[in-house]
Amino acid sequence: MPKQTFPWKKIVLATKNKGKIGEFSRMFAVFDVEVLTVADFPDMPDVVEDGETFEANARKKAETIAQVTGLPALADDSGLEVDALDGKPGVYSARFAGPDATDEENNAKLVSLLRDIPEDKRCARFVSVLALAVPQGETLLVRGTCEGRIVLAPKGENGFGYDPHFFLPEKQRTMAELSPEEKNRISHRGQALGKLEAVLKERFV
Ligand SMILES: O=c1nc[nH]c2c1ncn2[C@H]1C[C@H](O)[C@@H](COP(=O)(O)OP(=O)(O)OP(=O)(O)O)O1
Ligand SMILES: [Mg+2]
Repeated sequence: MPKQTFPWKKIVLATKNKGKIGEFSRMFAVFDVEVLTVADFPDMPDVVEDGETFEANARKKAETIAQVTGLPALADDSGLEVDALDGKPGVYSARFAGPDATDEENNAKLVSLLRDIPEDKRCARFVSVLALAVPQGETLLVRGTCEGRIVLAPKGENGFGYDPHFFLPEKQRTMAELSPEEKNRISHRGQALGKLEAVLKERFV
């Protein structure tokens, strides 16, 4: 199948998260664009995620990497919002259990806080904000969400992060039980990329 045209020849993924890189690589395979990551460049600066919103952090990550590489850069700032926890962990999702927390530690903290809350009160959503920064021009921001609820017992081996605890009522499976294609079709990140694609089409075709 011929690949869809893309406004640039190359794009850099401004993320160090292997799960995100895998998902984006699959999503970008339909486009005629070479996908690089920060690992392809020596001495990339570490970007401090000190924003109070997904938008601020995504913008900072994308603009820093676009500046340093001279290439269009796509960043994702994402996380989990749990209603019963007043939207936590939110922008702090990666650091929920501490500054260098692993996915396992974050998941253990999530489960411990929700243990006494009945399952029908554990509504949550994944949020992904994508920022596309181009060396000259304004940064594009889009947001995608995916609704579900948190289950205490982890299930599934796919995905990353909070996926084994994120249950999708329509699928009757956790996000970690979906194939990579299925996850991309419904996920917050997939939704956000769809919006970005629509904005790019409007601008460049
Ligand atoms: O699809 C997902 N499935 C499960 N968990 C997810 C997902 N998407 C984000 N998450 C969680 C993982 C991490 O705890 C936080 C993202 O934090 P976030 O700062 O955006 O990413 P990160 O530090 O891992 O990589 P980077 O900043 O280099 O892109 O939300
Ligand atoms: Mg991060």
